[in-house]
Amino acid sequence: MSDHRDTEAEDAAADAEATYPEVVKENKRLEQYYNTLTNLPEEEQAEFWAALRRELPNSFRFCGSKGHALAVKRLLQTRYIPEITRITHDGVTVNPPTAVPWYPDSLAWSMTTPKNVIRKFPPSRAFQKFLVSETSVGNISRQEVVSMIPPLLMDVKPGMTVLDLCAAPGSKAAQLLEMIHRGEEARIRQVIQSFSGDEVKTEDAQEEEAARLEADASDDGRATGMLIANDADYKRSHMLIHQLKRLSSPNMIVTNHDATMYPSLRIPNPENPSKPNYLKFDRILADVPCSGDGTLRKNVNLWKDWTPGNALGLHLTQVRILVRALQMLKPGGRVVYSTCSMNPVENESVVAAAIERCGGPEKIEIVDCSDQLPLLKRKPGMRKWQIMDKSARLWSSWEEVQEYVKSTDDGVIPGRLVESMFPPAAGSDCADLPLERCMRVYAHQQDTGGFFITALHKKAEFKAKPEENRKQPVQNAKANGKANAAKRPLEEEDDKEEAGVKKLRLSEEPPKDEATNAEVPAELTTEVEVEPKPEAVETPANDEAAPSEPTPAPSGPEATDSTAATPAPATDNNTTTTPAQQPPSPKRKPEGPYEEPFKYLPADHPVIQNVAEFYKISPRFPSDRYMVRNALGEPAKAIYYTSALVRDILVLNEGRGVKFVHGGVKMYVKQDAPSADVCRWRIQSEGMPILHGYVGPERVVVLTKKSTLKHLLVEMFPKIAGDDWKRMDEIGERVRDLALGCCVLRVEPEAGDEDFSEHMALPLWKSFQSLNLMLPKEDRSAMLLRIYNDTTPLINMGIQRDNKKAEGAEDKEKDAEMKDAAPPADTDAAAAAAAEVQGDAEASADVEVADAPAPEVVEAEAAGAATAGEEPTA
Ligand SMILES: C[S@@+](CC[C@H](N)C(=O)[O-])C[C@H]1O[C@@H](n2cnc3c(N)ncnc32)[C@H](O)[C@@H]1O
Repeated sequence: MSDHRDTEAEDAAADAEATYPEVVKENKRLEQYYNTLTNLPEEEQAEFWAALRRELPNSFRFCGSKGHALAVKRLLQTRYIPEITRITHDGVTVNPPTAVPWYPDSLAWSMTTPKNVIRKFPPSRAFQKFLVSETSVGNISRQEVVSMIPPLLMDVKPGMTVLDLCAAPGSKAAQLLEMIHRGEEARIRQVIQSFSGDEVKTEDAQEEEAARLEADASDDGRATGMLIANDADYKRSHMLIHQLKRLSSPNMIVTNHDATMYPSLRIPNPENPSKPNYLKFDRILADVPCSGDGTLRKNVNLWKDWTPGNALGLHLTQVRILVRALQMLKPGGRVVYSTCSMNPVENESVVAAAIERCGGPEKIEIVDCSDQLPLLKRKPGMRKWQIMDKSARLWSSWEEVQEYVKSTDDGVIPGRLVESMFPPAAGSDCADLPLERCMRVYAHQQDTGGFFITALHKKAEFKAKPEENRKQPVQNAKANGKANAAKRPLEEEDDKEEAGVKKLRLSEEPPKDEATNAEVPAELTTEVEVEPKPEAVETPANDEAAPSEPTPAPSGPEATDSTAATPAPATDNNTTTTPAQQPPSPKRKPEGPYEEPFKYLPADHPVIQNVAEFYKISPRFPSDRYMVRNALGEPAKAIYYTSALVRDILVLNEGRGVKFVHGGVKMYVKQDAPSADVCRWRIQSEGMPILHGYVGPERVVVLTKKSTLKHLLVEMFPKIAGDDWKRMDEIGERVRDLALGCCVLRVEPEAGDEDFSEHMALPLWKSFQSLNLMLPKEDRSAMLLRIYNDTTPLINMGIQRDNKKAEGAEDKEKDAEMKDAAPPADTDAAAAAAAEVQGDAEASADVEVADAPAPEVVEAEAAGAATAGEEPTA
């Protein structure tokens, strides 16, 4: 799109914005609540409210492997910032983006430049283009600054197993996945050099610990850790896939479960293969659904929608999620609990209640993180707080509530209050919990949103106590004897829920946590253990609206009140801000389509052998981790690759009702070939980083010159027939002599140009007539901008010759891009057009085998992509 059109579109959007009435940023109860309740000194309160009323700065993070992220960041610093700082607007110099001081390696940035300034000046428009382009290819993640904190406190190391329980849309999960892969490229390089007899270069190893082979050595340097990213909402779990797929990780699984009942997962037991072990995690993130009042700066509707009931309705679910997280953790492991709320009822009280249920400070310790991220300004957690009920009355203790109930006639506990919302009682196990170790980040401290983060260390296994809240209805004298008179609405729902759980159990024996064989509270029973089919597992929904007052019948213990049932829009796919996300109702039927099973191929499968032979893949590359997604278990369109642990989990838990929705990196895609000698399986670009080091020299083309790469990027089908190969510069002879089919284009830049210094491996297809770098169009354009600062349109000879066909191809491309599950859209769609006009038989065949996913997958992926696409702009 041209500069002009960009600007026009943005102007139109700005005009549209201008017609909406401004939300009045005032809410008396909210202000009363936080002025009375938080530990903010009085002299900071004015600053705090002023910050909440200001627009939130835009922020973003460079992502992917560290080397790559640093390379992209360098462009911001050397190409864009110097230009932006030259701009003056109304006589004042424009502020360029600045690095977030506490984020490691300065990979996170924030900027306050107003939109109208960005639109007005070419240097900032160019920067905007760069941001959009790099975001589209996954090198930049727009993420709220405070949302980046929780993963940094998890202390994730390569080799660890990590669970993100409430992960969608996935910005934190992406950070966690990067941590699991940290140093991997350098480690693999060392291993490959060592077995090829080359001298092992040590500069990576000196650079950081994770790059040393010892950091994760057991699989020839490949990452052995794993991330499971989960979300209870089916559609949002697909947003997760969209976000995480860009990292091309074979070490990641996406699941779709209610975190309060997350199933125990089987893993192999080498000592006794017939008796499986159960997976316990090294690290778990519980970034739970919350009222989101820390996001007032972004979700301005919260100013009018905030009520104290929003938070009260979420407290029990938050406790249950945290208890389940602590159960699934290894002793010695760490759970990070976080919310984008400032309300103690969702924060300190949840932490204290969960610790209490998990055996107290003997078993669970609050980690002192005061020496972590020293440049991050924060306030300590609170040890004392009051609770505001739905009618805005403030309560200091549970005793006070009980007294009130006893002394009034109606016997009804003031709206939604339960004991665990209050600070731990004096004399209880948890009375002296060092809750000040929790972290509170307020908006005015560093011009951010508000956030709460706590790291918990599991000292030893425990048997979780049942939920006290449901067992102790407070009754006044009159109500005594009438069993349900003083029941909170929530309890009634709990009972219903419990009944539902019981129905699913095979026997009346107390439920056990399979991993520890310990009894677990009813609400933590892993229903899937008794469910024969994935479809039968009740899938949570997050959109169930609770009936409005005065009928106090929320849809479940998690339900928020009627106002919270209209959550402020979840407009940021990169933040945790999903205010009042409604947790699932167990009554709901499963959402979403049937998921194709994951079937692993035997290492001696003819297709695997054919691929290994054609690409001369080293026997050091594992051949027992290839998988397809269809019930027959035969390669049809695509072959995926996973790590060994992901394979073991997908295989051992098949048929147990675990809702796996994604796993594996697409490694090969089926392709019609011009002759029997040519392998029908081309390497997919996302599998390239994993595989290329093991491909034999017969199928590798090495490129060192910047100009040659530009030629391949700009021209989509450069001709090589006849004497045309000579136009391909340094690689001309090599490609002339190369046998037809797919190969690895290994880019090893010659020294001396910082913009062209990154090593890459890309799939290149050689046909009779032409070459084709098999990359999606947006990747080509992003590379052209990044390496050459060039925005020239791509050249497609076929399309130039036949505009009509090209238009059709463009439409197909757009469709394919939306689907995301399809192979490089550009390659196949444009190849179709080109092939038709060029008579390029094998390229046209390429289209015939276009990997159209099953319709339901397409829809779901498209939904994910579309939803994610609506989300934040810089
Ligand atoms: C605050 S958002 C998470 C943001 C995410 N961690 C990120 O950084 O992008 C909370 C998420 O929890 C999900 N959720 C709500 N109730 C849940 C439950 N009981 N179990 C699992 N996920 C739940 C919501 O669908 C929502 O996506």
